Amino acid sequence: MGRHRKRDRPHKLNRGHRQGRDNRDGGYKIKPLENAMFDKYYKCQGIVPEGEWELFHKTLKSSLPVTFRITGTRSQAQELLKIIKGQYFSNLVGTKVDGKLIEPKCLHWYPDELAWEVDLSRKEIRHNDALKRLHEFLISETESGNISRQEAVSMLPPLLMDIKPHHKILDMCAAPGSKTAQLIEYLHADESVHIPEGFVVANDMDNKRCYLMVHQVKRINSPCCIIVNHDARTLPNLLTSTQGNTKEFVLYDRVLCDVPCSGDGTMRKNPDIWHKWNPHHAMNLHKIQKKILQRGLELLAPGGKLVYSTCSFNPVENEAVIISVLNKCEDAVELEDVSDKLKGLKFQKGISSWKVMSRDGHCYEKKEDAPVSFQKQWDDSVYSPSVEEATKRHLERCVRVLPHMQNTGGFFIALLHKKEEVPWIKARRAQQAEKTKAEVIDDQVDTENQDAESAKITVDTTLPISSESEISKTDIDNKNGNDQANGNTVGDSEEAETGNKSSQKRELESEDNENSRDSPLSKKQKMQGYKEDPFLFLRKDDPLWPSIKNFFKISDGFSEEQFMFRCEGGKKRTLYFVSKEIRNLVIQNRDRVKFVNMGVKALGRSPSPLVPDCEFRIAQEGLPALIPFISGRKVRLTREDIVTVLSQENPFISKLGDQAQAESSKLDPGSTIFYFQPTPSDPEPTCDILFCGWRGKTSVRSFVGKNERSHYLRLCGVELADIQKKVAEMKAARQAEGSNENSDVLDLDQELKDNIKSSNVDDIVDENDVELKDDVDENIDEEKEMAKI
Ligand SMILES: C[S@@+](CC[C@H](N)C(=O)[O-])C[C@H]1O[C@@H](n2cnc3c(N)ncnc32)[C@H](O)[C@@H]1O
Repeated sequence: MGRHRKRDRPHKLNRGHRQGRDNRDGGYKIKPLENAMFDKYYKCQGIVPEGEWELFHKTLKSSLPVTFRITGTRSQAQELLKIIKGQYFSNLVGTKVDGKLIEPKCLHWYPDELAWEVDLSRKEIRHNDALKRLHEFLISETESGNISRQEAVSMLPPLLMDIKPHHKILDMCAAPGSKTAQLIEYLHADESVHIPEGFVVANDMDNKRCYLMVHQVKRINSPCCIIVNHDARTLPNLLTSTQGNTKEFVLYDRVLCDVPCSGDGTMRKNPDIWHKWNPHHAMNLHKIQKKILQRGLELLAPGGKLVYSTCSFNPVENEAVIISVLNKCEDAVELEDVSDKLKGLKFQKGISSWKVMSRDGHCYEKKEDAPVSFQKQWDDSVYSPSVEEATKRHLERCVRVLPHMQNTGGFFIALLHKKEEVPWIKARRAQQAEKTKAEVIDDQVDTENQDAESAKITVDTTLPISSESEISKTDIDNKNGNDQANGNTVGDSEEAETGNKSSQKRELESEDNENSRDSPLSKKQKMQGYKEDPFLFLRKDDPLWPSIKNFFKISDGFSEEQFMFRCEGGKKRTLYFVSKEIRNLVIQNRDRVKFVNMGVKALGRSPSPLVPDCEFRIAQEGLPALIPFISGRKVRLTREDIVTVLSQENPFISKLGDQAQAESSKLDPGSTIFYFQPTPSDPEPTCDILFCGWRGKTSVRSFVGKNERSHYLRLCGVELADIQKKVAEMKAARQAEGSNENSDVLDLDQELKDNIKSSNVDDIVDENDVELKDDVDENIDEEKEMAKI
């Protein structure tokens, strides 16, 4: 049978359609957005205020507006905001599509005017040039990591967490990672702290979704984040070693439990939920949600804060979970009032009384009212608490955002403060202390003649151990032994377990004679599902390092041991950079934790005959982290130089300003760092710009991706799309005239400079110059390159 032609295919719904799909009969049928059970359930809960049901219901059936946050460093974010307002939003003032006013709105509850909403649909984008331009801008800036397109309500949890650069943060159910990205951004928000000592551990149980998160997190280029793959209910305690080489379990300052839920608050973007929703889902989710929250509280440090959130309206998934776990915590944990942290946000306070509903639509207020079969099936904690309990635990401090309040999705948030250790951990700790006391007495007898060194390693028995993921003292002692063997391998393999090494690893050893001892892993320690090549850390005496260190003049204070690499064909092709704390975590936990990803690409091997001394070039992703340690290979550019370098492929060094020419001429060919800092005589943009590139014999070039290049040019007041359009026009005109291309390039270049001086955006360069190769093999015969120009 031939393939369906496009017009024969069933009608495909796009996001803008407000109807569900049903293909049970072979073709798609449009199903109305209705669910009588949903209506019945929520009408009787008292969640939607009197007289607002119709509006609530109507809003749930409409599509969501586009919302986004401006990210990046504070100064760059402010500069981008200026551009968005000045060049994109101002063009939209008074724009109407199909009679609807398209007006960007600032989300007032988000700080510094950095979050916005635009009511855009595909149709509207297609029919309006200003909207199309805005849409393209949003895509480009999202790709380069300077804008995060994120649902408005999804921005709330990290906002409540008051993140500081030293915080250890755990995101328990993190994929696809929009909140993780926000948490990492906040960790790096203080520009005066170069590499935060805090970190983010982002976990998700779904391995495939972990990889979605890798993409999200990569855009932020943080060396302070690891992605792990576990069931949050039994998330392992992570070990860390202190300066005295004592092993401790990590307790987090901040925990985010954005738990799996029925998602009925997301019906606006997931219309299928209209047809799938039934009250029974919440009953099963309730059990999982309680366990995740409980584990989150175990892993939270006393004094720390935890946000519990769902995109569901359902009290069974929200207040019922909170009060049940709070009751279990006795007075160790309390709900915090967040109203002063969300000024400008409209929301409903948490409720203290609700009904539960069976699949057939019967409602029950108390356990005793429900049939015995349900009593057995449902946790007792799904029912409303007593008035006294609800008052004592301040359930009204929970926050529920309804879609019609400010044109968003639905959401629930609770901020919990852990005042002291939770009672069941206290009890376990007391038990363990007793046990350890007895063991110590036994050990003293057994180990009198042992090396005093081993006595240095202690176990802090004051720390919580989950019943499900309990680690014994013996495990930790074995771990200490493994570390001393110092395989420094992340991940695992059958070979590592049996002591046989893969051929790749053997090659690796023969190449640099290092990382030769993989950690011996027991069957128990083997991490199922870990398919990646292991990451390895560079060693202190790695023969690669002196050439890199000397070439870039990297300070002695920098530790090469913070670089990771993978066994790519037995060669170290790419070095990834991680913070000291992440390295520590990876090394201490490599046998017990499924690590999915960590580190930013910092150096790539790319040998060139022009650069005999160093085979590596610096990568854009890792540059912000490494720059304070580097004193060589830097060229300071003016704004005008930036435009020249980013809009032309290989401009001659002679095209740069005097200072850049002088600094470039002092350098031999090779990987180079270009930077801009505003000065009184060159004040715009008002933020620093930093990118990597290449200094050739007589020319320079940038090595940044297309979207990032657009971003930096934009900060300099130049739109790449405008340049490209102009170039296309010029080229067409030149072809029509049959003129000499080479001589034109020089004239065009002068024109470009003149245009920049007069702040005219209509800059012109040759199209060949505009095309950048992102990942050029630097075996460039430069003379050939120059001949092209
Ligand atoms: C609401 S989504 C999280 C959204 C995410 N926080 C964000 O902002 O992009 C819930 C996530 O929990 C994950 N999940 C479900 N059960 C889990 C469990 N037991 N442990 C850890 N993650 C789980 C799902 O794979 C899903 O990615």
